Amino acid sequence: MNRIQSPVTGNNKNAASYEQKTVAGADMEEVAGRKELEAHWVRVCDRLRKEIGDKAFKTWFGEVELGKLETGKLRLYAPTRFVRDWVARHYGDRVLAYWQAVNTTVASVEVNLVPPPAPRRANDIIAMPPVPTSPQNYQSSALPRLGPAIGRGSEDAFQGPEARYTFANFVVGKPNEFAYAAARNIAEQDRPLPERNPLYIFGGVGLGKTHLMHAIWHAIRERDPKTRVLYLTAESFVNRFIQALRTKNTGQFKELFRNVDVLMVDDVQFICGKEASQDEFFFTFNSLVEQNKQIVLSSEKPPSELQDIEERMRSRLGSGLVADIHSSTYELRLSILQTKAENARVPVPVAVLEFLAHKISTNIRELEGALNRVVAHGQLIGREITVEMAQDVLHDLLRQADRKVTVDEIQQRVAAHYNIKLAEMSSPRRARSVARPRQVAMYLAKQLTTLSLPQIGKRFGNRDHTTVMHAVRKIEELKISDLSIAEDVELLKRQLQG
Ligand SMILES: Nc1ncnc2c1ncn2[C@@H]1O[C@H](COP(=O)(O)OP(=O)(O)OP(=O)(O)O)[C@@H](O)[C@H]1O
Repeated sequence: MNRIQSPVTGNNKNAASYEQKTVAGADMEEVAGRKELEAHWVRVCDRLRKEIGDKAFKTWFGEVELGKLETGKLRLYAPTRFVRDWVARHYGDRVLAYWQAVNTTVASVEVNLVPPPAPRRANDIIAMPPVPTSPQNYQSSALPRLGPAIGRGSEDAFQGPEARYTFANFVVGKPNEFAYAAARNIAEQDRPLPERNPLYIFGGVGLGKTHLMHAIWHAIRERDPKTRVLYLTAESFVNRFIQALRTKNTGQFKELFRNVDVLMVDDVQFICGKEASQDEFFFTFNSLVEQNKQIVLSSEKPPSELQDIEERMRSRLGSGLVADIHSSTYELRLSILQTKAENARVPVPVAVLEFLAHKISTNIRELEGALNRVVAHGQLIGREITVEMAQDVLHDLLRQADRKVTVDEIQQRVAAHYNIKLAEMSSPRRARSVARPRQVAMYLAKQLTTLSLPQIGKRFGNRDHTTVMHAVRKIEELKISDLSIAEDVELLKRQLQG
């Protein structure tokens, strides 16, 4: 674990549960000591908040948790490496000084990363043979099984895929028709076609990638229940690989993954930047393709936009059929809502569905959640479902949906951050001191608004879309090579979205 001498603070109410357990089991004296420490923490936080302002405090300390004080060393826990490093670098001395002002026994402050949560396992492996206790075991488990707790105890338990994620329940419209057709084609063919292997589905958050993956799973198994289909998230792949390394079981790991008929990996972008796992994935991939086994992948980005990935891997990922799901249209959203309301057998007035389809355009998951909330209110409280009622029930969500970041806000915020004139955002000057902030602003405009590159270019002194594209690429590169740019971008993003 990486350690830093000095900084931080955070959110007292959430004081790390892993340590609270220790406190719960301790004697009264210890409990009193803990209470006192928490009170000190509150004072440190108050002072910090006053000193650096509410916004910065929330950004950097909002999720930092109080740990223990042992032999003069006070531990704090940061949620991410980035926050940990930022806090250490920018606030380290201050945090230590404030602590020492309220508690003279504190000699140093150490910030650690919150331990990662236990790997998710229960839901992400579907129809896969149990992790074998021996190679023979695996050979003998010819058929993948659905059902709870098979394999080595509950750790390897798996459940079936989401039953409702079928092709029949997938509403097809312009934004997803190609991905849908590609998915159906893969599910229906007897043998993988090299030009369609792998099938790589990509699209933004909550637009139906996982739904399509599960639908493929159902369709394949319906057609031939003997087919060994293995579905898992890339995160689970990485976790399993790390565990195999730890327990020196990589042989079993390889065998397991290379003996399936269809391998489906969700959210492959998770594998980016994880070199060893990437290598292993690459070898698994090659081995399956050589055996003419089908691979299906999903990701938030196309292969060309994945960061921190080896070129050989990138070209492998994009070597088959790449199908994207575009942002939803109003018509598709309305159609999805109508289907879901019908399936739920709840009469929802068309005006309400139209209202939701208009207002909630971010992703289908949110749209679905909104409809569920409205319907639940109608059913549980007996309120008539109307547009006013939906507005009332969903006021938090709607406020968020209305909160769109504008290019003006981005330009103002970035100019203030770099201490340059707002007019420089549109000026033709190319000096680094103004060009770089301008590029950061263009990058943020691309990230935080739905404007196209030409539209963004127009707002920055009528620049060409290729200039915006160059700016976006440049900042993406710098975010990797230059920590201070990465920090600036992260801070600005948080402030703008705050
Ligand atoms: N075209 C569609 N028809 C019906 N339901 C849909 C459609 N698209 C998405 N959904 C529903 O929206 C929800 C989110 O979809 P899903 O989990 O597949 O998104 P995702 O793209 O995998 O998101 P993430 O990037 O977060 O993994 C699911 O409940 C899914 O059933």
